[in-house]
Amino acid sequence: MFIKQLKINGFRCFESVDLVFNKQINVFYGNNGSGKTSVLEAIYWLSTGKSFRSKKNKVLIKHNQTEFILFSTFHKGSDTGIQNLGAGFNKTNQKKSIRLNHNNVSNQSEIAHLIPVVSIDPDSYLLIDQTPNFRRSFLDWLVFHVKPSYLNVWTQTTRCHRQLNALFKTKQFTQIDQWQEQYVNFATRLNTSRFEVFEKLKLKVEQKINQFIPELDGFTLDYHQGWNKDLSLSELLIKEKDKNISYGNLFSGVHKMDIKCKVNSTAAQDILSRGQKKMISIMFYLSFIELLTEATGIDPVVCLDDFDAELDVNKTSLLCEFINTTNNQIFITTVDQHKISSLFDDVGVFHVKHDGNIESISD
Ligand SMILES: Nc1ncnc2c1ncn2[C@@H]1O[C@H](COP(=O)(O)OP(=O)(O)OP(=O)(O)O)[C@@H](O)[C@H]1O
Repeated sequence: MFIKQLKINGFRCFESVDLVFNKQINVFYGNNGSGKTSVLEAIYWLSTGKSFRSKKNKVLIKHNQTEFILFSTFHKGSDTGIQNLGAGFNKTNQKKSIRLNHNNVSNQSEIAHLIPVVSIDPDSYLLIDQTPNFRRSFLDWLVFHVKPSYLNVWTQTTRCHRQLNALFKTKQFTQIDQWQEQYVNFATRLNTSRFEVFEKLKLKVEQKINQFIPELDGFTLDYHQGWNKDLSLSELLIKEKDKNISYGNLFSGVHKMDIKCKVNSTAAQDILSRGQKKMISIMFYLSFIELLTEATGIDPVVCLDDFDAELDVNKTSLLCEFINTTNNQIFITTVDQHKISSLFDDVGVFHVKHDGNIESISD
């Protein structure tokens, strides 16, 4: 699928811009603070109804305006007709509106499914340095897509976990065994699903690291399930029952799962350079996208913010070569137009200016 046109009105620093995109690669360049990330943010918002850098929709509205409106036309496949999507947010009534092919839509997930967007932004580049919670969410996000039954298993596990915490806190011993039994049932399934998808991800990430960072010796990726791997979940709950009751919550379990990245047995975050961490994080996201496409047939739109910062010329050109071969429509921001756009065969280039205008250089 690809987005053909995007009109942005009253969003961040943009009063009104109208952009026609390249089917494959689109590069936005401009000075700091000119609005490059805001274009990616608008694309992401259209798909998900939220920003990747702020929880509040009202901050996205241009100063002194009451609403923003985004309008796009897109093709689902090369042989299908053009569709249109309009969406916006109004400060006065705090409401979002979505119209797909001129019909109101109330369910955002319908749009996220129709125009899937993966954002690889400065937070994503810190995957190695981020908290276990961030890496857990990253893997869960992939498992949700690859295994449709996962949502239910995840919801049930979370429900049992909350219930157990409440029972531990209030010391209602009579119900604990019954809820532990349910927790073990769902959490074991959740752990199995995560591990299966992790193994596929690991294979792809390792292949990509060999291809793009061959000089990085001794890098390993391990699945830490959240408790001692020699114990089953039932054994764990028996062993830690007193601890759980005294802490008033479940001490170990699937909520402590993490992906451990090491270089020769030392935590990768302690020894790798920023550029190396960024490269590895990009490998994770590119592998994620491949697995998503293999499992669902979906080619998401990919937003790569501040793509080349901290990457040397060699790494940047290797990644661009790879991006050239994918079927995804890619949006890239950079402060250095020349470093990037010459590396692509077929590319739309846009100059984002400080006055809120965006000039298409490819015209
Ligand atoms: N609600 C808003 N109304 C008006 N201007 C805004 C609003 N929110 C942010 N801005 C401004 O919009 C500009 C765009 O910021 P953005 O982060 O998109 O720039 P950028 O080109 O990606 O910068 P960098 O290269 O530093 O990452 C900034 O100057 C910011 O101050």
